[in-house]
Amino acid sequence: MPDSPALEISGLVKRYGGRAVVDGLDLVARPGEVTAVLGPNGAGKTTTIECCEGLRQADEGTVRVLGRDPLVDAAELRPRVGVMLQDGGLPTGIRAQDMLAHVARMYADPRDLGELTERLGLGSFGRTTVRRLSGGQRQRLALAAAIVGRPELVFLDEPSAGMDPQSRHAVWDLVRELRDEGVAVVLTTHLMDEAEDLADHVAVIDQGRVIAQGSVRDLVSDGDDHTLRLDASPGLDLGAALGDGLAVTEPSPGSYVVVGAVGPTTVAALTAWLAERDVLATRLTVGRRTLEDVFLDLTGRQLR
Ligand SMILES: Nc1ncnc2c1ncn2[C@@H]1O[C@H](COP(=O)(O)OP(=O)(O)OP(=O)(O)O)[C@@H](O)[C@H]1O
Repeated sequence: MPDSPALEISGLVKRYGGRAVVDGLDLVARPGEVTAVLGPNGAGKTTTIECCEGLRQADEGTVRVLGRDPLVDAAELRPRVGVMLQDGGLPTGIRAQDMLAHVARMYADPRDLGELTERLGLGSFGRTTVRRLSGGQRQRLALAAAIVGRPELVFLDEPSAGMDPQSRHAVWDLVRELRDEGVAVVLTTHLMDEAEDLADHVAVIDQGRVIAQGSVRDLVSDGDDHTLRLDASPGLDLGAALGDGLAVTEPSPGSYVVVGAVGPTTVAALTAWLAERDVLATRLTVGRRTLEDVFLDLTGRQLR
């Protein structure tokens, strides 16, 4: 069935030493879609993905990868699922180009190596051993290895972490292309712009559970509310300048965020209030909430 999910997780629980780091997690990823899994450090993203890859055994719940059990049907799934691990997971004593050629030989219909090398700029370090590659080069090689076998489902754990902007854009283009070819792409990321740009479906995970999910549009739209950002001198009591229905915070000294029913009168009242006090606003913008705003609202601002 074309519409059946590529990945279906229900009620997943994984415990370490009696502590549930994944705690009743449900998630579905579909073919031809990019599903982004977001969450603070330690939220349980990698553990969840590792259960899907058959690298860890769930304590409770079910995981179905292309309709199969990733532990029981590991051999059948191997050629159909691509995996890019956070630490690369690559053998280190072999030259980059030889490693990729070796991986390609394991598949019936591998991608064209020349094209993949060109797309991900692997040529400049093809003769370097994996151990000597930079972090970003290693990431690109790991991505190439994950997709060279034309997988139906691919897991990318922080695919563009540590990459320069050029590489990041090359990776993003490739991810979009995979999606357009009908591949189900599941990626974890801490980059909100990456999720905003690429994801068809976003799941926010905290403390081992999905606490919000939907399209980026679903998650960021909160009626007609806008966010106003203002930079001026620190410590202003902006609440006094604004009416009810608006919440003001000062996340860093002199940078204010106003959320709620921000409208033309809000901007007028605020600038008049500042002018009366001879305070210059060095920046004032009004826009929709970003995915980062939503993420911080959902998961709080404390460090994990
Ligand atoms: N093998 C293990 N033994 C004990 N605890 C573990 C093990 N693996 C992971 N954990 C713990 O499980 C929790 C979830 O870790 P996980 O790597 O899944 O988080 P994450 O969401 O991927 O985080 P990050 O964004 O930092 O990559 C963390 O508190 C981690 O310390």
